[in-house]
This record gives sequence, structure tokens and C-alpha cells, in this order.
Amino acid sequence: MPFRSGFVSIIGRPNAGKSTLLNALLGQKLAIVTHKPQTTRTRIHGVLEVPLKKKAKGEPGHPAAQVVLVDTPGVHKPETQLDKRMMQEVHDALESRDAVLFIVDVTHRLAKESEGGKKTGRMAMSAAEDDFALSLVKKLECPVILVLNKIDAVRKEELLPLIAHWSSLHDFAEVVPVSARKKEGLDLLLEKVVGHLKEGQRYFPKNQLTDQPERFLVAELIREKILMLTGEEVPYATAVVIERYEEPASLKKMKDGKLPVTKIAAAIFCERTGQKAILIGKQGEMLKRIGTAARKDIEGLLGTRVFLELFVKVQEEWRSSRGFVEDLDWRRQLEEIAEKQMGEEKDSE
Ligand SMILES: Nc1nc2c(ncn2[C@@H]2O[C@H](COP(=O)(O)OP(=O)(O)OP(=O)(O)O)[C@@H](O)[C@H]2O)c(=O)[nH]1
Repeated sequence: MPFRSGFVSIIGRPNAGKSTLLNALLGQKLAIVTHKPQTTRTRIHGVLEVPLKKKAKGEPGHPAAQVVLVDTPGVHKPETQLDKRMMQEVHDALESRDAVLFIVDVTHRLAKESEGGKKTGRMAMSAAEDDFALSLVKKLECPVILVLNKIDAVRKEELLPLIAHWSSLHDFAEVVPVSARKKEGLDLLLEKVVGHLKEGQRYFPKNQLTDQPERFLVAELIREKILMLTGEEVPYATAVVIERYEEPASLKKMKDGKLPVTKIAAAIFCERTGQKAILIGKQGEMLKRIGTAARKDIEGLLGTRVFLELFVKVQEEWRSSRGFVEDLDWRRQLEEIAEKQMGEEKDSE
């Protein structure tokens, strides 16, 4: 059977479980996951190799494929420049896709019939957000697979009406219930995805997991710890920028048997001095906790020891500053690094 390949975007409302699904499918943590909505700010590409599945009794099988999964920020109505940028990432991810996974959280329950099917308060708001996300999906020409996520959190008898409800809203190419957290239903989902891909070559080399360079994954890991360790308002007002990133010359163990060291310095931007005080904490205690937790994860990611320095900086109202938000884009930062390196090489000639 000829090889297949394609770009598949995962879209859905904030907190639907997009990043959890991406990580579960890849079998590796690529996108940061927290219980807070709007964790993901940018598009992340995860490259997944799906092996050939031979025909078996009652099962059609499928050819081997490379699926480039694109995780996106949650679909929401933009208020700040950062929101606008995040939604632009969603629109970009929807352009010329081979297939789209539209993921919904089944625990966002439907209005009960006993309530006359009426949606009130939070439920009405939630329904409006669903409608908005659905309106984007309806414009697409590629196959859209409906992924009903978090089935582990609803009772079996609740599932059928949910499937019926969601399936009736659009002509979905497939409907697949899954639990991204418990890794249930993922084989079937992959089978359906590959079924909708066209014949084609790999877009990325076989062992490349992502197109996002490690220094940006590192920034995300630091941001994840901030999201996890600080309270309500602070996380959304922070951005992490890697200011220094020095990789060891070799990944081999050193003479004393220790792993080599990657030296990293990162700036945590927030919007107000009050937030800075929270991020630093009493006698620097919070910043230390963030640093220690992040360092452990970064060491796991890089396979080296890590020397991590964190600085907190105030950039008032950065979320509303177009220039600042655009500078945060890792693709742009990458271009700047490349330009700088080219300049340095020229200077040394
Ligand atoms: N019970 C249950 N919880 C899940 C499942 N998948 C994700 N979650 C939880 O839902 C929350 C949001 O998950 P994320 O993967 O960050 O969601 P997201 O859609 O990427 O969120 P944003 O980045 O904010 O758009 C986390 O607390 C997850 O642990 C699932 O299958 N079952």
C-alpha cells in the first residue's frame, strides 16, 4: 500500500483537551497541559509516524503514514492583541489542511429535558463558545473528524445522546469518542485520520518529533510551571523569552561521569509590579520553585544537566502591544537568531 501523509489540525475551545490529545497521540509531552484555559498560545507541529496496519478479519487496515498534527490555541473571541495573535494562529492552522480534528469536551453537558432544554448562565455561555468554534469548522472544505473527548468523565448512558447531539450539528466525516487522558479510542482515531489522508511522501524526516526548536519548548515548560504554581491573574499576564541558550559541545558524559550542562537564561515578563512580586515570592521562594520544577522537566527533555537562570521583568500591558506580541512568536525569534548568527559569521570573516 502506498505511503500517505498530511497536515491535520486539532481545533476546539479552550480546555477541550487539544494538547493532551497531541501528547497522547505522540506518546511524548510536546505541548504543555494545565487545567487553565488558553494554555496554548501558538501552533505546535507534532510529527507522528503511523505504522502499516494489515488487513485483518473485519478490519480494513491502512497503509503507513506520516501525520503532521497541528495543535492550536483554543478558539475564543479575541479581546487583547495576544488573543488576536492566538486566533490568527488558529486561522493559519486551518488553511490548506488535509483533515481537521474538531475536539469537544463531552463534560460540557447539554441542558436537561427537565429544564425544558433551556440553557442558562454558564451553560448558555458555553453553548455560545461551541457555536463560535463550530462556525469556523463549517467553513472548511477538508474532512472534519469530530472527536468527543473526556468520555472517561461521563456515564456510559450519557454518551449516546451526546454523540447524537454533536453529530447532528454538522456533516462530520467521522465521529470518534476518546479519552485523551486515559488514551482510549486513539487507535480508532488514527485509523480514521489515515483513512482521510492522500498518498504522499514524508514532510519531515522520520525521527523528527516537531519543527519547534528545543529552546522554545524550554520556554513553554517554564511557562507551564508558572501556570501551575501561581494564582488566578498572574499566569495570563506572563510570557517567557529565552535570552541565552548555550548547548554543550557534546552530549557525551564528562570525565567525572556527569552529564554535560546546558546553560539557559530566561526572562519572565509580566504586566505589573504586583505580579512581579508574586512571581518572585517571599525571599525569592516562588521563583525558586518555578525554576526547580522547570529545570527537572528541561533536563528530561534535553538529556543534559541544566543551569537555569530566571529573571522577572515588567512590561506594562504587553498583551495589548502588537509589537511585543509579535516578537514573542517563536518563528520570528528564530529568524532573528538566524540573522544575528549570519551577521556574526560575516564579522568574523
Ligand atoms: N477527564 C479528562 N480530562 C481531560 C482529558 N483530556 C484533557 N483533560 C484535561 O482537560 C484540561 C485541559 O486540557 P488541555 O489539553 O490543556 O486542553 P487544551 O484544549 O489544549 O487547552 P488550551 O491550551 O487552553 O486551549 C487538563 O486539565 C487536562 O488534564 C480526558 O480525556 N479526560
